[in-house]
Amino acid sequence: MNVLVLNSGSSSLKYQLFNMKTEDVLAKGLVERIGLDKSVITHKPTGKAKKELTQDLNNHKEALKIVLNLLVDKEAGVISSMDEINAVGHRVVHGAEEFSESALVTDEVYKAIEKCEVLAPLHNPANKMGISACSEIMPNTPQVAVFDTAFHQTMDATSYLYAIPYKYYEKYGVRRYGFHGTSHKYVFYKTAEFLGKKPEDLKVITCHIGNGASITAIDGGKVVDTSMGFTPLEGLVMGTRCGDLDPAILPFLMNNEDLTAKEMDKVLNKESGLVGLSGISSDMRDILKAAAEGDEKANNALNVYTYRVLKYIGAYTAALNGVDAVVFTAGIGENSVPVRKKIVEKLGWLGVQLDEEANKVMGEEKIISTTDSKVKVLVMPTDEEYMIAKDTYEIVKKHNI
Ligand SMILES: Nc1ncnc2c1ncn2[C@@H]1O[C@H](COP(=O)(O)OP(=O)(O)O)[C@@H](O)[C@H]1O
Ligand SMILES: CC(=O)OP(=O)(O)O
Ligand SMILES: [Mg+2]
Repeated sequence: MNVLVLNSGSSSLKYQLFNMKTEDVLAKGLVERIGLDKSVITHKPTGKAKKELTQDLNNHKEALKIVLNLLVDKEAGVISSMDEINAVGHRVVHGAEEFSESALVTDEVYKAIEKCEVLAPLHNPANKMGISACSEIMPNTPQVAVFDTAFHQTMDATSYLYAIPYKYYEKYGVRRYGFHGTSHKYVFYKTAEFLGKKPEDLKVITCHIGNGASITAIDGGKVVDTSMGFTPLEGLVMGTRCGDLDPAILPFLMNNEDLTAKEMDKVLNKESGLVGLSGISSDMRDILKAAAEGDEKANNALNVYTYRVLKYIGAYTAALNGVDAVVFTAGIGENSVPVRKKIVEKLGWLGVQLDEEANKVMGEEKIISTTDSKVKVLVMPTDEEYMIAKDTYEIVKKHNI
């Protein structure tokens, strides 16, 4: 059975086509800058040459049409017709309290995803558009929604309640939900497998640091706490997002700068984080380069970024009452040697020592702490698309479709 996985971001569409019998990847790719001029499409069919295209794409539906055409293309294609796609799995960022596991997309499920749109305005509309585009293009192909929030539904009220009037939780569902759950879950179980330990005996802190970033404390497969909150804005410093701040800053700035709620939201989501602090870029590679060249603002951005991760590791070690492993994943976590070094060097109090040689790894699973470290530190590449494909396959089989 072939499963197409779609990971629709606010301006991008990542995809992979899996043969789930063999778990082989037939093709994968990425469409960037959707809605801006000159979208870039990078298509990588397994065993064939990579194909790059530049084209104006207004929305995810247009992006998806290009992707589907590439999959059946005479040269760059890997299947001969759309009938060879047996199911589609979608990353859906916000599932609120409605979904603690993945779900077959029905009219009801679609409506529930629509209801969550207000809680994740940067992500859910794109996810929804991906689903409706597939319904139009492949009306008879089953679709499954896999939620970023699902794994975090194992969290207790102690961690998910905010100390604001309880009526807002009851009325609007204002609480911590947490995101990147598919990645945190995958990395936790992979770490247990890699260390040869039973998952139920493991306490792990997973650091998913990419363009969006979150950190999760997991005890035996149950989420104890996670840094993202009601929306994917809370917690760590990100490429363009501020993460934690004093909530009183919002009314202060709105009054003094004459900003509407929407404008304020844009500042915090799109103009803050690394790009806001440095004035240079949201990309960690640019920040590292500028900091190495002596740019003070870039250096500050780097310090604020790594310090925030360190603080959360400290807090989550307490929340877990001890930790067995700290794991780095996603774009920066998997690839940035200097960022990991800056964080792990400050974990001596945890009985951790960095193995500088091992830390040179990029994009591979590896222990980067010395053998005598009390707590293990690892790099573990994430694979959200594989997790989505697996859930999709199992749900479609369960429903006998
Ligand atoms: N070698 C590297 N060194 C530092 N940062 C890197 C490196 N490679 C990728 N990144 C960072 O990873 C980020 C993308 O991570 P990714 O997990 O793909 O993010 P997202 O899924 O949120 O778009 C980029 O913004 C870039 O800053
Ligand atoms: C939830 C979230 O922030 O996702 P991403 O990192 O893909 O932006
Ligand atoms: Mg991501």
